[in-house]
Parts: sequence; C-alpha cells; structure tokens
Amino acid sequence: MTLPAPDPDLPVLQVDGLVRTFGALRAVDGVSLTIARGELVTMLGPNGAGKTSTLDTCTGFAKPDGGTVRVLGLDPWRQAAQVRPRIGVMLQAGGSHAAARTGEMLRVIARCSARPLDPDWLLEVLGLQPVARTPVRRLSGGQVQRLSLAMALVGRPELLFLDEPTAGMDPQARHLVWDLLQAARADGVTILLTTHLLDEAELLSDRVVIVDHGRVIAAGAPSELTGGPEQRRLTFGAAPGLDVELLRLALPDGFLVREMQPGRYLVEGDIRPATVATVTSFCARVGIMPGDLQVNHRSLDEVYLELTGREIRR
Ligand SMILES: Nc1ncnc2c1ncn2[C@@H]1O[C@H](COP(=O)(O)OP(=O)(O)OP(=O)(O)O)[C@@H](O)[C@H]1O
Repeated sequence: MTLPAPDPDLPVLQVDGLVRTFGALRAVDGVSLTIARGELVTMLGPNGAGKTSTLDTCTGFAKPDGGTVRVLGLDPWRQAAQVRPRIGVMLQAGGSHAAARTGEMLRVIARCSARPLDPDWLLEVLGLQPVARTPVRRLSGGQVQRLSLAMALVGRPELLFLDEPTAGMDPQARHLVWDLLQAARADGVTILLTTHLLDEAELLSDRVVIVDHGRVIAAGAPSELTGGPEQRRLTFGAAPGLDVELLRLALPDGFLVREMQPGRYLVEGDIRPATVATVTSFCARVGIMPGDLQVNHRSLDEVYLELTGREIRR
C-alpha cells in the first residue's frame, strides 16, 4: 500500500482546547497549540504546569478529557497504530529495559521501523559506542538520556516529542544534542520539546509556548517575547548613591529606576530614543557623566520569571 504524501500545509500538530484532569485537578486546562511542518517549538513552564500531561495526550499515551488533538491529521488516541510509526518520543521516564544492552536496545527499536537510521551510526554520533555492550542499568544518567534520544530518532520520525531531552546532561552532551536537534530540524523533522533551560529554548526554538497552571500564558518567537519596546532596559554607570527618585521624576509615568548594584543603574519601562535623551540630559543637569550606557533587551529568562513569578512550585 502506498501512503499518501504528507500535505505540507496541514499542521503537523494541532491541539485545541485540550483538557486533562486528575480527580479535581485540571492539570491541562484548555491548551491550544499549532505546529507547522519543520518547526521546533519549546514548551516552557514551572514544575507541575502541565507540560508532560500535554505531551502524554499528543503522543497517544493518554486520552484527553476535553478538546482535540490531531497529530499528522490523525487522532493519536484512537489511531495510535497509524500515528506511532511516524513519531519519535523521548519521555522523562526513559523507556529502556534495565537488563538490555545499550546497542541491543536500540537495534530492537530500529527493527520495528520501516526505514530506520543505522543504529551504529547513532550510537557513534551520540558517543554511546563505548557502552554499546553495557546493560542499560549500568549507564550514567546522561548516557540513559542519550540512549532515549537515540531511540526516539532511530525510526526517522516526522514529528519528535522530547520531554526535557538534556536534563542531567553535562555541557558537552548538551551541545551535541543541540547539534543533533538542529540537524534533524534542517532535515524537515518537526519537534516539540520541553525544557527548564531558558538558554536552550532561546537558542533552539522557532517559537516558545509558556504554560502555567495548565494554560498557555504566552507564545511567540523568542525575539517576539523579548523584543518589544517595553522589554528593553537601559543601564548606565555613575557614582554610587545617585538619587534615583529624581531621575524617575524626570521620566514620564510608568518608568522604574533602581540602583542594581553600587554605581550601576537600571531604567525599566517603554524605552525609546526620547528616554535615552531624558536620561543623558538629567545626567548633564546634575553634572555626572553616564558611563557604559546600554540599551538592550531583557533575556527570555527575565520575561519568563516575570510571567510565572519567582516562588517555588510545590
Ligand atoms: N497520574 C497522575 N495522577 C495525579 N496527578 C498527576 C498525574 N500526573 C500528573 N499529575 C499532576 O498534574 C499536574 C501537571 O503535571 P505535569 O507532569 O504535566 O507537569 P509538568 O509541567 O510536566 O511538570 P515538570 O516540569 O515538573 O515535569 C501536577 O500537579 C501533577 O502533580
């Protein structure tokens, strides 16, 4: 049987109003999300925000309690047999047999695929060749993670779901995984991943989706989330102890000024060319030379903390 060619205009993943409940808890509370072919989208959110619960329904491991999920145009719960061969999944739980040897585990998965990648090539690329004959239970945490990624990739999936793919990896392994994901994306693979590493999200993602309490609270390209005028910040150096209230009064309403550290000042608000002029003319008026004056954007990390708050989730 010849399968129809995938429609490039059809979203690879379409989630509409997804709900997932555990007793009284709405772990996923109306999440909507669309991913086009070839996009790399990252889901961010504090512990317990509902990311894994969302992935579980997208991969067909859990039934939605409300809303719809379509993967490659199919229902991943009812049409799991058609969806599974076309997706790759890397879960936090791993999914390997503890007693199996690393290489053997990967070859078993490869044999289930119609046109797998060469398992030995993947072991080599992911630095697992030296432990190919080692039982999974004796691998380090980072090696188990790399094996899980190899297992997700070996079947040449059209869509990859990766739940915290670089958690517990050392910086070398993390860079290797980033290279591999960028290469997969360049080959047209669509990727949805979760991470708690904001630099990882900023580096890899075409778009990020921030979820909290089971809802999408922000979405867009990293540059969109960090790039608006209200996300700019102005900093400059001067002698410690400058009267920041006087500078704030010189600016229009809505600006905040504080001394971040002795002798380094931060102006937050809708930073525009006129703001820079006001700050420099204020400095001229009080007879100080602003040093190292910079206007830059806030990082994704700062935007994320502002949206989700700083308190630890239980
Ligand atoms: N099987 C389950 N039974 C009961 N509650 C669950 C179950 N699975 C998840 N939850 C709860 O649902 C909420 C969302 O959990 P989920 O694992 O989706 O969050 P997450 O965003 O992936 O978190 P993390 O970043 O810690 O992995 C949490 O409050 C969690 O305790």
